[in-house]
Amino acid sequence: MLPDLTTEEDIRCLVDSFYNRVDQDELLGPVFNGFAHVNWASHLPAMYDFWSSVLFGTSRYKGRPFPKHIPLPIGAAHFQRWLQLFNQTVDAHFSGPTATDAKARALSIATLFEHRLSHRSSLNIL
Ligand code: HEM
Repeated sequence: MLPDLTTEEDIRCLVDSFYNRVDQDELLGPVFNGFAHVNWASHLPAMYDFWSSVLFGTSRYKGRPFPKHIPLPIGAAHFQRWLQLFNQTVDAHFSGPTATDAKARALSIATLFEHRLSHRSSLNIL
């Protein structure tokens, strides 16, 4: 029986384990490391704040995540992989209402991002 996500330490565990998978993934790794040259030392703490705000309502995250994704070379396959890795990470460590909530929130945000990004090319002619 796995524990639910309840503490900030749990959030750090989730985020660290997830981006460890992303970093090594052959589809997503090159986007983060090659295209975006992500500074993991600052990206990971931003993601602790983001997930703490989403799941625990701490309001620590003050940014606007969507614009950072506009220049990225990503589409449906990337979002599918992102969600697969996220769900696998949650299920490997946690189980319970907040773990279920984390997967539901990830799905709805990913769906929204993917939908908004799909309009990038049609806006180019305007
Ligand atoms: C294929 C899917 C995705 C890719 C490749 C991707 C990639 C990235 C990259 C490269 C950054 C910029 C890091 C930086 O330079 O600071 C970023 C930031 C971020 N992403 Fe994603 N992302 C994806 C999906 C998502 C989803 C589904 C969520 C939310 C559930 C999300 C939440 C964020 C947040 C909160 C930031 C931080 C923005 C900030 O620094 O304020 N991303 N992402």
